[in-house]
Amino acid sequence: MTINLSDVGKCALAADGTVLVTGGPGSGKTTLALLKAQRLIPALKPGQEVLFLSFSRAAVRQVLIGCKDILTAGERKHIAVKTYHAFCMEILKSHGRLLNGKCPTILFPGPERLAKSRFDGEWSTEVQRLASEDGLYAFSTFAGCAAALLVRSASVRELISDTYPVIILDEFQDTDDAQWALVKQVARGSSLITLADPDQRIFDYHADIDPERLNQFRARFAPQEFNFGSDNHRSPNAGILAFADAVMANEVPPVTDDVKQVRTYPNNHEATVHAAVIWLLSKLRKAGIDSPSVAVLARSNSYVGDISLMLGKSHTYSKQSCKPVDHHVVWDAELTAAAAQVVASILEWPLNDAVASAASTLEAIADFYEMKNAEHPSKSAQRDAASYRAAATRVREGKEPRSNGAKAVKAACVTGLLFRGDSVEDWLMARGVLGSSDKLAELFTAARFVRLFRATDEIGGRLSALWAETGTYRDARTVVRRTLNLGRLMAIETEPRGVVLMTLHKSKGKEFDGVVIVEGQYSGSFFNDRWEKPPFAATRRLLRVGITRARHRVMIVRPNAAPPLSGAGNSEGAAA
Ligand SMILES: Nc1ncnc2c1ncn2[C@@H]1O[C@H](COP(=O)(O)OP(=O)(O)OP(=O)(O)O)[C@@H](O)[C@H]1O
Repeated sequence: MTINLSDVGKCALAADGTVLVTGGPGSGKTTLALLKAQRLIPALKPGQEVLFLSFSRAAVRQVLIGCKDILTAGERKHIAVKTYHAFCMEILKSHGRLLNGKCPTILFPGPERLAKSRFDGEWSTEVQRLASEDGLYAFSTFAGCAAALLVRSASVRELISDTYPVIILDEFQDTDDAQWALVKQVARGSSLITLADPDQRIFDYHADIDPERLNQFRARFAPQEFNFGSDNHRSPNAGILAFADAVMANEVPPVTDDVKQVRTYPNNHEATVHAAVIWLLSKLRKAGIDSPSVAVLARSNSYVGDISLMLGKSHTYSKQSCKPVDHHVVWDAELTAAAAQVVASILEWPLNDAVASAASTLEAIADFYEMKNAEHPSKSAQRDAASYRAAATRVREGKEPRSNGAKAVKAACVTGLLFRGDSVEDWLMARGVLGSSDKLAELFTAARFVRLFRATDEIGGRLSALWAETGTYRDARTVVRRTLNLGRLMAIETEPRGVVLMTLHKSKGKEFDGVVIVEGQYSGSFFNDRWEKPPFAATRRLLRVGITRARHRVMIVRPNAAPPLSGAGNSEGAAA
């Protein structure tokens, strides 16, 4: 790969000490940081590494791809790319005992979400108590506790800085208060290479992500600063960045072949989304990219699930038939695991009477909504969790449940299911119960994504073994839980290719040949004045992040009734 550095880039590369590199999407900040790492690696002492800190595993993966392009295999041994969570977990596991004398243990996100939704009180206070009194660290406490440890132990701080004399901080604009406290500690002995784009700030709805973070960094460290401005190496010949900048500034976007906007009507929305993906793939192939990567991005997780259903069906668009498109979905693993527990509970139905069976499935459904509420707190998730929990109690008391979803579960249970020992067919039959009522559609969608764990064969094998042993699916829930935990770890290591669906938020830091951004007709709308005031600055930054993930082409599919993306007519026409 040929890297051409601008004059500013050359100065940034040559600069010693703490630096701040700013610039727009694709301006080459990450690449520059890796080039700086390459320059510094020969001076490292044995055992030392350059540390690259990022926020998500997806971002780490993208950086590792960049490492392969720029660094030799030998050089790559001297760079550690980690999430803040992984870095802090290492510090706490190795030295956490110094904080309170307790052997440190980790409260993983799944169990934490459930514990949180069941806890009657202020959870943020409780997790602090668990950390300080019990040595049990939830992910949200990692950075704060690791920072506290470094404040109190000069030896640990020196050890860290000795191991990592240079630390690269990615996406610094999204650093929260606890991570900032940690950065201030490690900076006492290590030099920092800090990368940021204030306009890619998309998590600032979190109260502890301060829009002033970059200025705080400047005030504290007086770094040498380099601004790559609107350099654009990701899509250098494309109007993508200009279009994205116009959307962000709420100005009329330039006309460019690289960004195509398509409007849909209710009767052709699904077919248009499907055709857009196929069209983009074919355009990219015609442009000489043999196996193009295409991201399909939407505003909400549930709408991502809907798009997956659309791409899984056949459609006819302009008299052309569109076959199902094979795709990956970056999905919420905890929700899928909770939905799989519901299906597994149905597999256990023949082992108990109808009352106990229906009640246990209704409880598993309540757990699913508790998990959902813990992930994205909402009144509807809380209401559903309470309603299914109450339905389980009513059924146990011999009463009829009140909601239609619970009634559908109870009715299916009373009718009964006849499993035959073919674990795949039996799984589908059990899952089919969730497809029997509109009220259970969300669960049904989440359960479909079990295959994303790449664990379906494993689950099938283990369920078959259970059947062979007992002629039943006794303990199906335990088997499924254990298998999914394993599958979840494995899935993290695999980089999706081809068509991949995810939320706009999850696309941050990633790069694809093409991007399709879809606005839903009834959900996943871009501009909604119920939770954001015109001119929708946060949504505009988010759309800019999504649009600029593309190297070559972008398609934006929106309902006909939606207001223009930007420019005159946007602010007054907020979508419902
Ligand atoms: N100086 C350069 N010469 C050629 N290609 C480059 C250069 N800098 C970056 N690139 C390429 O441009 C793309 C984007 O670069 P990079 O990821 O470093 O940008 P970024 O500023 O970190 O982007 P973002 O903020 O959007 O994540 C990558 O594919 C990278 O390989």
